[in-house]
Amino acid sequence: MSETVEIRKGLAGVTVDRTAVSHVNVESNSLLYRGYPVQELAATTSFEEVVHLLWYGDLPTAEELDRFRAAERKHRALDAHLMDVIDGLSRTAHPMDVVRTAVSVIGADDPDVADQDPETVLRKALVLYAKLPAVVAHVQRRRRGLAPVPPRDDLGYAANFLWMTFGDEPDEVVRQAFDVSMTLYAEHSFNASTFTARVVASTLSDYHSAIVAAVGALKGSLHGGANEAVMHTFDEIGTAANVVPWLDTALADKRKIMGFGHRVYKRGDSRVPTMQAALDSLVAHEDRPDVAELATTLETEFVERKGIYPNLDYPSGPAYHLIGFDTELFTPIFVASRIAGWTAHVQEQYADNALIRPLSAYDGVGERHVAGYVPDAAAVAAATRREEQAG
Ligand SMILES: CC(=O)SCCNC(=O)CCNC(=O)[C@H](O)C(C)(C)COP(=O)(O)OP(=O)(O)OC[C@H]1O[C@@H](n2cnc3c(N)ncnc32)[C@H](O)[C@@H]1OP(=O)(O)O
Ligand SMILES: O=C([O-])CC(=O)C(=O)O
Repeated sequence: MSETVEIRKGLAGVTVDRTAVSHVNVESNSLLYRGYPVQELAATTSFEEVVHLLWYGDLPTAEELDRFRAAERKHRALDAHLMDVIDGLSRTAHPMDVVRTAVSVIGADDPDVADQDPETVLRKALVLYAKLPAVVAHVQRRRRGLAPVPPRDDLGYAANFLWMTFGDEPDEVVRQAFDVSMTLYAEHSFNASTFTARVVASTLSDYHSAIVAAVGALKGSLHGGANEAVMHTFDEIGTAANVVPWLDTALADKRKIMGFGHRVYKRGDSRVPTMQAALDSLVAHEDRPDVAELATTLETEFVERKGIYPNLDYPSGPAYHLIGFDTELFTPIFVASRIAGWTAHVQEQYADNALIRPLSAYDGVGERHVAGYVPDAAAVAAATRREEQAG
């Protein structure tokens, strides 16, 4: 039994709603956050300013930025209950599972139930935005058997994130590259995780449930998990000299090469040149030309053979590696950034909501009956009516 309706697998090419948060323009290969080109934001503003822009619709004035920064600093530390839950999880749990659990715990500990109120959403979002760096840093240190490093109020968001992770104040090159990556990851219209958050919000479920679901969607290797997968690929290949034979085998085996391709951009991801420049600065700073050589060789070979270009995860993976994060921490960093975009979309969904519930075309077996079942007259009449309606 199969119905003849047009199916758009993966909702490819389907426009499901409007958004004022960001604009991915494939024609001009550009990405605007609330109207500002992301490259300009990466060059001139901090991640904190970008978060303010996405949540309040505009870049902050100096005074607004001071207030926003002070509010974030107030919530940086993890409370004892959350630390206990994290420390109760297996040390080998995937960091994305730990982050997903942490968001859930923060949500369960939050007494406010006026979920769709814009002020409530922003209050909850601020806490998550402020605490996620400490969660990521603690998970990274715990994996290495190291004690947590408390946050520092005198450091900005990016510097404090790296301080809590490594226990050192980062060099400016490293801080800047990390801050740029956070800005580039912050928002990207109706990607799979954002859409997931909007689906959950559309049922009038709460903010934290929407974010927990979004974390789950981001984890997959076709989406945010690709930055981790890129590094696993690099580890598998080893050196630039191995790229060609590795790629021959991978393509013969019909493997997807992680960090390449995009559902929307078909001529290259608008964010890649900016992240590539950040990666180049890290390569020079860490004196790791081998990483650049491997990345460039794989990119050149793959683009030449398939005409498929790198996405943001391709330069971000090796950049986070050079900063010193374990590979499994790359997607949790993406979460810490994308909380900005998810929040803006949940706000937008609540503000003009319609339950998201698409249709499906049934192609299973036709109607059949349980052996021994004797239908009563009403059931027979209902079945007859159904058949007549189906024609
Ligand atoms: C931040 C982000 O989330 S960016 C995306 C991160 N994800 C990745 O890097 C994972 C690798 N990339 C992919 O799997 C895909 O390019 C996606 C999922 C991102 C986009 O995919 P879609 O728009 O659905 O395109 P689809 O997967 O159908 O690919 C079209 C064709 O290109 C091929 N292709 C696309 N990407 C790749 C890739 N990375 N490696 C090999 N082949 C690829 C497909 O196999 C397919 O070939 P076919 O037509 O011969 O079957
Ligand atoms: O837009 C997408 O499909 C994936 C992506 O690049 C992102 O979420 O940053």
